[in-house]
Amino acid sequence: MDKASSIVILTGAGISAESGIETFRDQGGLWARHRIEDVATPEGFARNPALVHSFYNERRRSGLAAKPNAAHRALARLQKEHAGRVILVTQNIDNLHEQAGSTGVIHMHGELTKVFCAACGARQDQLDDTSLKDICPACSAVGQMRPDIVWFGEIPYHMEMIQAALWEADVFISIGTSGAVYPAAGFVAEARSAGAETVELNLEPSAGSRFFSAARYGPATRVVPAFVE
Ligand SMILES: CC(C)NC(=O)[C@H](Cc1c[nH]c2ccccc12)NC(=O)[C@H](CCCC/N=C(/NCCC(=O)O)S[C@H]1O[C@H](COP(=O)(O)OP(=O)(O)OC[C@H]2O[C@@H](n3cnc4c(N)ncnc43)[C@H](O)[C@@H]2O)[C@@H](O)[C@H]1O)NC(=O)OCc1ccccc1
Repeated sequence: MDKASSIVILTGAGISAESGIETFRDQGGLWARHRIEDVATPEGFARNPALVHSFYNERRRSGLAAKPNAAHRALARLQKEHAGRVILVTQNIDNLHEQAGSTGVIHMHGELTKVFCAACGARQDQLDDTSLKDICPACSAVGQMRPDIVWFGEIPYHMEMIQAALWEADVFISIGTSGAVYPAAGFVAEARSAGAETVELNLEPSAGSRFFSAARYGPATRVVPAFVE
């Protein structure tokens, strides 16, 4: 890694699991108790916004109560040691990377601590619960404030910046993700076709494990510090 001029890291729910934040597809995970169609699609929000507000209010509360773990801290150290050469892309909507000291984190699926108005697009920080009574500070629309989260069928954020980083990458490292959701699941193939070394750090092989030239399996708090040190 020392020789690498550009390292791109993609993280998923698995890196925050040992901080007490549920994953989606593991045993008893979020999608075992909630229907994606109801809580993580624009159609679900249109149909029953109160249900979506309560789903993300619950996640915001547990997200804000969580603390970063050894894997988040190891990546923050790696960023400092390789100043300007590590690009950290996350599918996670928690802010544990930032709490661990990482900077310039690219939240491609949005953030729990932000909301925006579906009527005028105005964005604002949000630390406490949201509800249908919320009024947009910019256009005064009522009930249009929604979690700043990329739902299924919506275009992820910062795709140009991410694509450019993948094409420049010498090393692409994927941590704690099942490789079940696109376009994130396609990043390894893009990085590989651009000539990057590709490494998977995960509890078990993911859906895209065949694309990786190296892998270490085990809990993130063990395999990530061991790999970056
Ligand atoms: C189900 C899937 C097939 N569907 C999709 O992929 C869809 C449709 C689609 C698009 N292209 C396709 C191509 C083929 C098929 C389908 C599609 N994609 C979309 O709709 C996307 C939008 C998808 C975003 C949806 N929002 C999320 N999250 C925010 C919400 C929220 O958080 O509530 S997705 C959500 O699930 C995804 C996968 O979750 P993971 O993070 O991987 O978590 P998971 O539970 O699945 O796995 C955990 C992993 O960790 C491991 N683990 C567990 N514990 C530990 C541990 N302790 N240590 C280490 N590892 C651990 C486990 O072993 C496991 O492997 C993440 O992205 C996550 O953010 N939008 C889009 O495509 O727009 C167009 C477009 C695209 C590109 C350019 C222009 C336009």
